[in-house]
Amino acid sequence: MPHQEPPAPETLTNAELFAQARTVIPGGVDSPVRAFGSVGGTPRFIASASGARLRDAEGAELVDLVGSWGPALLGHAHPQVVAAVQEAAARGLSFGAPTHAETLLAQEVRRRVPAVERVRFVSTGTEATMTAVRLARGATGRDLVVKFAGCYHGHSDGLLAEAGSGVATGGLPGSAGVPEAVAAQTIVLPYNDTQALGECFAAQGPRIAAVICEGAPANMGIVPPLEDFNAEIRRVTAEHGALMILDEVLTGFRVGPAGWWGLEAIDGWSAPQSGAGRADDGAPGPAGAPSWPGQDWRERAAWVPDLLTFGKVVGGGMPLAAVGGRAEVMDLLAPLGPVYQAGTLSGSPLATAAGLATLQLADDSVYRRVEATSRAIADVVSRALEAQGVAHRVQRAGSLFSLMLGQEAAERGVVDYEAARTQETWRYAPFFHAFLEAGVALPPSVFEAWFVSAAHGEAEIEAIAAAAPSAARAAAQAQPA
Ligand SMILES: Cc1ncc(COP(=O)(O)O)c(C=O)c1O
Ligand SMILES: NCC(=O)CCC(=O)O
Repeated sequence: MPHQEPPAPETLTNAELFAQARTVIPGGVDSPVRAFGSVGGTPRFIASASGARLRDAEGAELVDLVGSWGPALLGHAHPQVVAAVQEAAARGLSFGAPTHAETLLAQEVRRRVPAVERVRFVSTGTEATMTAVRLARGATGRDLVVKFAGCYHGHSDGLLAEAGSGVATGGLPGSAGVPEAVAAQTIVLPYNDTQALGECFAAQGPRIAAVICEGAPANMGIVPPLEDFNAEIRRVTAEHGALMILDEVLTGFRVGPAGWWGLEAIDGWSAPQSGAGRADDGAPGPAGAPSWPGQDWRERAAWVPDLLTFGKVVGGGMPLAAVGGRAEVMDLLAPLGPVYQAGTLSGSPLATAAGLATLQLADDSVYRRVEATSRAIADVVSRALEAQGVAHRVQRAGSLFSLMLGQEAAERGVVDYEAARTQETWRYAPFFHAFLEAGVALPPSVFEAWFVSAAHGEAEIEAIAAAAPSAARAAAQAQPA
């Protein structure tokens, strides 16, 4: 039989590409959140992306509200970021030796988040949180780690229990393959529950190495911390000699120049307490733009975590993440200290170049624009739902937002995973697909944040506004399974 080349991917439909992928890749995807598991249907295979738009394999253009799950703060393929990566690539892809650019990126991270006295770059958010937990155990000589139900910190064994993101989307309690002995080292508490936190420390304080929390949870939908919840985590951990790990993989450098920590601990952002209302909007500083910590940050900061983790925006769309924090803890890392951590591609020159270019471009005007656009988008969607009588609430953490569906969620607001799970999740799939049909790609799960970029503008808001009525109608007509 004559040898036949397979057809070029562009000649195949999304469905054909998905079918082909499933024969060689489990579920056809390299990360389960891409599989449309809870919304059903065929994921779009992406051929290219630019600014706020994706182009799929069939040539359809989509307004993108996933933004690579967070990194694309400036929009896709920003010319200056692409040029920085191309220049770095021409000098060599990786060396397994230090480069000056890593120091420059570390300095930029510290300039923005001065609580980061030292930072180490890794390749994924999962590695960053895994390293932070190991550091906390090494620093305290204790084993237990406290996490909150509905928070997602990547897929390391100890942090998958009652995790958000794809674990929540799949309705899973955690993951198979995690040894019982490892799972036993993790305590899961309800989010925003100061009393549970206090009781946990009263019972087990001397055995707890760390509490890990998302700056503002964004993996069970957006569930902002109630006033003083983060400060309380700081207070209790300090009292008991445990570390506070603030996971800013998703929020870092996205909700403001200094991430969630800057917004809340420096600018004094606080979530409105529960109560009826269409858009549950907490606002950042009076000018509407989050500020930089400044020289006097120690006096200004309401609380300071021991360790912070970053990912997504810090790598500008390339595989790069970071763990940072107090020098005396960070210096426990090898080669200075006894806590081992390593990586062949850590601090990749290409990823470092993308991250540095992204952070250099992400100035106040970028944050102001993303904030304003995200409010406009949430508003048009919310109005459309309201017009169709779909009870809902927009929950917001800075420029990140998501919808909580149903009367209960609308009236009381969602403050923990239990409430996030019991919203009317079944309204989301038809809503999502109506938007997709109209050329707008929402996150394919009600539990994920909507990501807006600086490349989103009037044209995208109009496209979303045009699609919103039919999507809202689909949500209104949805029936529970
Ligand atoms: C808060 C948080 N932490 C950690 C992670 C894990 O990052 P990664 O997917 O790069 O491993 C994520 C992302 O998905 C996240 O949202
Ligand atoms: N908010 C959840 C994620 O960003 C997860 C991305 C992935 O696991 O592919």
